[in-house]
Amino acid sequence: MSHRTTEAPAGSAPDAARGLSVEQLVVTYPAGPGTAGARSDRTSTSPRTAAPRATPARTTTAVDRVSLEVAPGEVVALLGPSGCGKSSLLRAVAGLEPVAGGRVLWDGDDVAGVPVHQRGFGLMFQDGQLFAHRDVAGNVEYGLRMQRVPRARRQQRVAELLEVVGLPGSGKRSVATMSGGERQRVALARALAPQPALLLLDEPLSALDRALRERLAADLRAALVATGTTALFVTHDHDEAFTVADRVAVMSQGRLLQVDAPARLWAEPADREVAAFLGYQAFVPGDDGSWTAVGPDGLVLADAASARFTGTVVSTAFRRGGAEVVVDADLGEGLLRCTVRGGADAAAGATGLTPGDRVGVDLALGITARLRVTSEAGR
Ligand SMILES: Nc1ncnc2c1ncn2[C@@H]1O[C@H](COP(=O)(O)OP(=O)(O)OP(=O)(O)O)[C@@H](O)[C@H]1O
Repeated sequence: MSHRTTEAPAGSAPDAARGLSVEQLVVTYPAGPGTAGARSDRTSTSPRTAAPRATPARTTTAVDRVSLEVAPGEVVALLGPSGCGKSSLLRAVAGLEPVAGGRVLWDGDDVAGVPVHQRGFGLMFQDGQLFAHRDVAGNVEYGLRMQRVPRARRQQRVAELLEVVGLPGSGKRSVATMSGGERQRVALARALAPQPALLLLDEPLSALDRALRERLAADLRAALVATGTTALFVTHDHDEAFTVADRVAVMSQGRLLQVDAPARLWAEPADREVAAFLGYQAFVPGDDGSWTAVGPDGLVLADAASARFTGTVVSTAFRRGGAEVVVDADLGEGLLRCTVRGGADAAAGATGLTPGDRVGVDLALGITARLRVTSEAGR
């Protein structure tokens, strides 16, 4: 796991503290109806509670001692299942949620006392929250108007940003007539216009359909890189995180499990929880106590007589340009339902298999990962 250290060692480059540093951050909520499934603890005080409470209160710990750095110009994705605390962490960085413990630093300075609008951070949400009565240019230049940027400069900046987000020349369009994807492009241009020190994006693409999301994720990455924007991006979609971010921080139940570049995260998930969340479908135990994590395309049909494993066919389908066979097989930890790609010559529907058939299953090299953790703790 390549967590960056949050404290600059003595004598290190002056740049070491630049960008965002989140240190041991804790965010809690009073537990109440609707927090089922969250981690609840009985505590009588929190570090920022001035007066001790007379009776112990139940609290939900949404973010649990998370440390994370985002370097200038870097895009980091916070990735995790619903309710793991991603938005709470983002909102605490923005100043929209009180911090119950730990610190948020920008360029080395604690931002605790700095109000939301003075942090210099930009925000973009799932619903771009555009001004319906303004045209595209009116929306994009909004932050610049607030900063009293002269008109000519505003117009120039709006034109530049509409180019960056793939809507050149559309300044006069009414946002009311735009598609969801176009609206999010406008929202992105608006968020980028004032050149925020840090852009915080909370599931900005999740309201869009899958194909559009994939296209926009690539465009979002391009826009952030083109503008050199430092960004923290929340998503529950690993493909989206991998497309948009330089590094991906995987969260579960308020904790940070692993922070790594996408390729490294995929090749070396720190443990089974991370691997399972990334989409690895099975874990094959090795002789030395480690596991091989099997990716979504990590199993292939093979000759039952010579294959490493055997299984029973449950169903077959034609998906993603080839035959896909659902098989019940024991890969070393008991019977497991897994998806197996047809072999090289198993064209669509040509596997000739029917439910109940016995088949051989082998690992497909290159789409498996060796889990580094070799103890029970890695499970
Ligand atoms: N205002 C609130 N009051 C009480 N509990 C809250 C509040 N906001 C969030 N929580 C709880 O804190 C935990 C983390 O929520 P959070 O919204 O940060 O997760 P998330 O990973 O962003 O989820 P999602 O992807 O569904 O938005 C959840 O258990 C949630 O129920």
